[in-house]
Amino acid sequence: MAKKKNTNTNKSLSEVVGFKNIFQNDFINFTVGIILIFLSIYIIIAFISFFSTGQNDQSLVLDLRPGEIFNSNRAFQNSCGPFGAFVSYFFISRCFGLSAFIIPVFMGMAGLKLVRAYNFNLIKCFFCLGISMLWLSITFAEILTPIMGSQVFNPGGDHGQFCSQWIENLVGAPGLTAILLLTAIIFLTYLSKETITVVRKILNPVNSISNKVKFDITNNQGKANKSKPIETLEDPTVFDDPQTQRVEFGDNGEAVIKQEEQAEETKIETAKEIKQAPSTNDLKIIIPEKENLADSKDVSGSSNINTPINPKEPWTKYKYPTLDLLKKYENDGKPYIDMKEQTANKNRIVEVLNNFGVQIKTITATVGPTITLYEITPAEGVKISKIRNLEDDIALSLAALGIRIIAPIPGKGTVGIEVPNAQKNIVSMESILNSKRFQETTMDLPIAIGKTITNEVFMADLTKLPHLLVAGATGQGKSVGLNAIITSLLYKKHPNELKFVLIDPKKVEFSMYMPIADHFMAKIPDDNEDAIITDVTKVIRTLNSLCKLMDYRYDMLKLAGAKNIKEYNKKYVNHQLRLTDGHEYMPYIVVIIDEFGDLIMTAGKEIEMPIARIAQLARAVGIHMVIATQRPTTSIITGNIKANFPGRMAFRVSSMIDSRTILDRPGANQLIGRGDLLFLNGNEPVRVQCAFVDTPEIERINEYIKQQPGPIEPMELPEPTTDEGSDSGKGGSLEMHSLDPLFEEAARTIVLSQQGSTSMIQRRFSIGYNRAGRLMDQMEKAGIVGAAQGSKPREVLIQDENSLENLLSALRK
Ligand SMILES: Nc1ncnc2c1ncn2[C@@H]1O[C@H](COP(=O)(O)OP(=O)(O)OP(=O)(O)O)[C@@H](O)[C@H]1O
Repeated sequence: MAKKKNTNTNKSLSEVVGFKNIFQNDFINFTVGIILIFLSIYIIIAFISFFSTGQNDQSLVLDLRPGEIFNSNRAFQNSCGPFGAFVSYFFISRCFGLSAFIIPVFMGMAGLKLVRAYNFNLIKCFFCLGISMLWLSITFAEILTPIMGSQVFNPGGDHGQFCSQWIENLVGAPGLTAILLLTAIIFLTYLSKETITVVRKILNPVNSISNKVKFDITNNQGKANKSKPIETLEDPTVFDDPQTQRVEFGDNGEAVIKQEEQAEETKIETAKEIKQAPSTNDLKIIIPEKENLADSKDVSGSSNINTPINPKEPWTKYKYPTLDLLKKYENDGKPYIDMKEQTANKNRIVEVLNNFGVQIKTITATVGPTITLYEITPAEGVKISKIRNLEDDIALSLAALGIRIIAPIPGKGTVGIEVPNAQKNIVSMESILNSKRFQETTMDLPIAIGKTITNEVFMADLTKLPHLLVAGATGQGKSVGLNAIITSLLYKKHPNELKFVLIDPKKVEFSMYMPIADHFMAKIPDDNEDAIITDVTKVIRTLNSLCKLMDYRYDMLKLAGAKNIKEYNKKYVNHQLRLTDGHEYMPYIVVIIDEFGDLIMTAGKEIEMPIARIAQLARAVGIHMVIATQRPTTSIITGNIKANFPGRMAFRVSSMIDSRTILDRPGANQLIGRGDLLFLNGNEPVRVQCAFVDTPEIERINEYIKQQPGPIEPMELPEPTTDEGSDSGKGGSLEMHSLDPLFEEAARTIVLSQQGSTSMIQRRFSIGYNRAGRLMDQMEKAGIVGAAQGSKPREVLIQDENSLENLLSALRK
């Protein structure tokens, strides 16, 4: 009971009366709304009718006799009868003149809101329309009175007439006009910031602010309701979204942080520094679209191919490395926006440009993980080369390393100034591999490199490049870059689809990949040493072997009638190739050479020639090269090499000459190091922050792969052709201890089946083509089979098992 009493006493008076809930009732809302709409139409008709009937009705309105209100003899001429005549007379004649039309308009709006046809902000409308009505009433009284002198009412009504006369008496006609204009401008500015631009344009039609600025400001206004205030800018602002940010500086110094292509905008309250910014140049900071994360552990995105031959056989249970093997960083991909820094940089840029007579229209800042790109639209008539020449002056004023000017930005009518951020972010490998772009890529050999200034994942297809040259002074991130390339391939490729040839003269860079040698590496035969090549002579042999493999693959492509490895493999998996012809699935081969400079210094032409040959021809047969050097001099990156390596990845180099050698232009000398790179594949280099992958992460990935089912030895490359003679070794002596351990069994198989087919040996013993080919050569030497006859099986020279056993025992002696 007591409780009940309590709730009763808590009710407000309006609630008790039922007032509060009255407008929550749909029926009442609708009814009142409809009434207001009809009433407003009725009043508008009455007002219009008043213009022609007001004079006649006036005497009746002013001197109404009893009974006349009922209008039985139709004395009132207003279309809306005596009520219309009275309302019109009151509002038009006695109050606001022509501007009284605003009253039924507002009633109509209120009605539309109540019936929920439109959602007006009635309070705002009330004030705006009210002020407009008062202002118009005075203005009409002042301006229209001489024109509409014949009317019975003053165009501004009694209110307008009284106010205009009162003000005019005080300040005179010019004063009244000035007051009216001033109040109009202030009011319109309150309504729309565009007014400022329009006023500026009127005051200075030649050098006014561009339409672009106007558009941006209007947009902000339009979306202002949705904006969410952030309290302070005293400290650097860190945004939770892992993406770059875009902030616009309005003319009033107001900064709006935007996320591109997202409805929501975040509005930052005015900061002192921003207020002091030159009002003629607005700075917008851009938040590009959020990189879509795929959020799945498995990156390969591939399931078993639904074709008659599964290229992943027999390792169909092989599992691709998962993302949890990679490290996540606390501020991974979240750009810091320090508004003080941004505004200060913007002001300095604008100041330097202004000092040198360069006028700009707009300035936009795109904040990336390590670099901010200030995009400038120069005013008409400004020479782009003038801005380009100010590079040093801008760098000086910003007192920062790594400033780069892109004038103009290709495809845009703007000039870009790249300025390093005070606080730099690490771009983790995890954030790249976890992106949809990477996971859903259809590239054949996707190499994830890092993130661009606009925070987009930057990837390239190694098969399209088709070879990559990496350069950078020591400690600038080359090795990390190579590891990022290898890691991204390991996350996408099955051991049957990809083999690496890793060449590491420093001996320490690639040693951590030893655990995956069986799964993912290729090496020359009869070599018990590591699959990772560290010795110069072995490098030469391996490169020659690759040349031989390339020739062999071309033969197989020709035989298969395929133009490239992709077509060939497609035919293979679709059973369009005869296995007896020696066809087998071709994995891509990626040759990665670290410290290429060292190799050229020691072996010169011996290295350069096979590299140039592979670079020229190997694309179609799936052999791709990535070579890295600390010293990008012309003696190392010769014209021959350069011409065949269109893909370039330049980390910071020490001089402009080095930059020209690697990129054919300056730029790499202005990078800031720690993975900051320029990637060139075509016309203009793209600035990218390289993904960071650390040694422990790579070790975890390698251990994971090692545990997976896969090949038990590295893929064998063909025995390289040496000066001493060909690998077939025809005519040489044949000793049992130098024969392949499978020799005897293979010989029996051949004799029993009477088929001298290499591919049969391959299939029967699950060995690679090279080993099977070597076995056949040995059998040829032993006189078991005849000479090779192109793609046809060899002739079997031993007819029965007994003869074979005799021959084998003779060999054993
Ligand atoms: N993408 C990156 N993000 C953050 N830091 C990086 C990045 N790349 C490199 N670094 C930092 O720079 C250091 C040197 O990198 P790295 O070993 O790759 O240089 P390098 O160019 O290979 O040098 P060297 O030629 O002497 O081997 C790394 O230990 C790391 O601290």
